[in-house]
Amino acid sequence: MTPAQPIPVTIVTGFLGAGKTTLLRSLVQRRQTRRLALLINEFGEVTIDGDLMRAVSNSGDDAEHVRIHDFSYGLIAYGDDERFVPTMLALAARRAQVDHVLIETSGLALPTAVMESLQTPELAAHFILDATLAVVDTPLLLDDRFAQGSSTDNAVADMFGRQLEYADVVVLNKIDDLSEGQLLDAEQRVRACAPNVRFLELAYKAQLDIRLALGLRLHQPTLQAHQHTYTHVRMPGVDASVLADQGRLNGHAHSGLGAHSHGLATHKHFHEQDPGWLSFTLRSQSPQPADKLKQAIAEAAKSEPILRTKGFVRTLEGKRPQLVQGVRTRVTINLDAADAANAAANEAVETDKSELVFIGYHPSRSKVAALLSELTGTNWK
Ligand SMILES: Nc1nc2c(ncn2[C@@H]2O[C@H](COP(=O)(O)OP(=O)(O)OP(=O)(O)O)[C@@H](O)[C@H]2O)c(=O)[nH]1
Repeated sequence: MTPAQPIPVTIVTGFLGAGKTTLLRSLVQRRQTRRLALLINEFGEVTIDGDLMRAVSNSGDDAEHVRIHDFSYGLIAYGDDERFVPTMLALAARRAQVDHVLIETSGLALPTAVMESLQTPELAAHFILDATLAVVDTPLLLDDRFAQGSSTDNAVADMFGRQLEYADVVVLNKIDDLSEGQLLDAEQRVRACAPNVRFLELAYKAQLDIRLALGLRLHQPTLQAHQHTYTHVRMPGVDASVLADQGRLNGHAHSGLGAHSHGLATHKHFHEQDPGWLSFTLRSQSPQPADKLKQAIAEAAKSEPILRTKGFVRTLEGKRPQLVQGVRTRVTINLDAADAANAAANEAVETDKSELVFIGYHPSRSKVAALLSELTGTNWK
């Protein structure tokens, strides 16, 4: 009997709030006939990303064709997680129903633990790394928010740099309002910290052509560096115009490297070395004034080293729970169709409770709780 072809695995990495989950949701929607399995890892005790993903994939035949596995609080990467290998082996046992596995690492994880795990004989018999994609919040990159500076800046810059260091593909995301000049500037900055990147791709509103994301086969043993397909960076949209200066923004690095081989001595858990990264959850039993809460979260991110906020809240205005997304001081509170489906399915929000997860570098839980309580006039703890 011919052995089954290994299942390709794409790892999606990127700093907190870069847009990994949004990008995956868009890939799920554009997957056509591909049968996907998704492993979602988040840094917080409330699973939000997995629920959001379920909301887009639970319609029609999608539920059968898209399988989602959540790995919530405490898992920085999959390397040491006792559920990771069994989950992968269970997928391998269902080989006939899985065309591609997508793994989203948490915003504070390095992709190396997964890469190493895929190289162990147990998993290498069934899986092959297709590519590692690093998603970048481009406006923050251009605003020097991943540069060295304070201790928080340094921790962020280190994490950002290490995630890019192992990327085959860097996806410049959140570029909706950026000019071509800014994109070229962003490219130069990426190249400075990701010398091995093979492709640089543009995602408008976290939408990436699925052919630029899956099936890249960058780690096939026989593949040489110069055999890969040369892909022009296209501006997605109605006319899909091609960027003028293709020569500079094509992501084609003549590094001379063959398929990357990642040693087994690379870092697994970034914050084993840096325990300053913390997350905590705050809850309120009172309906929330949405505008004041939005302002309060932004204030908290200014006065405390909070880099990410997410959760669901009951607002005074809306009957249904609203999704809160904060990346530093940029905060949105809203409910779209997919989120509504999620909200209905989410046990945590069936009560009147509001629940927010905060992630930061040495943040003070009590100060954030006090600030939210003061600015919203409700009790948060
Ligand atoms: N304007 C704009 N916003 C985006 C884009 N992509 C993502 N966002 C927003 O950025 C926020 C974070 O997106 P996520 O997809 O949750 O980011 P993530 O990388 O999964 O975040 P973590 O799970 O914290 O690591 C959300 O509010 C998204 O709606 C984009 O291309 N443009």
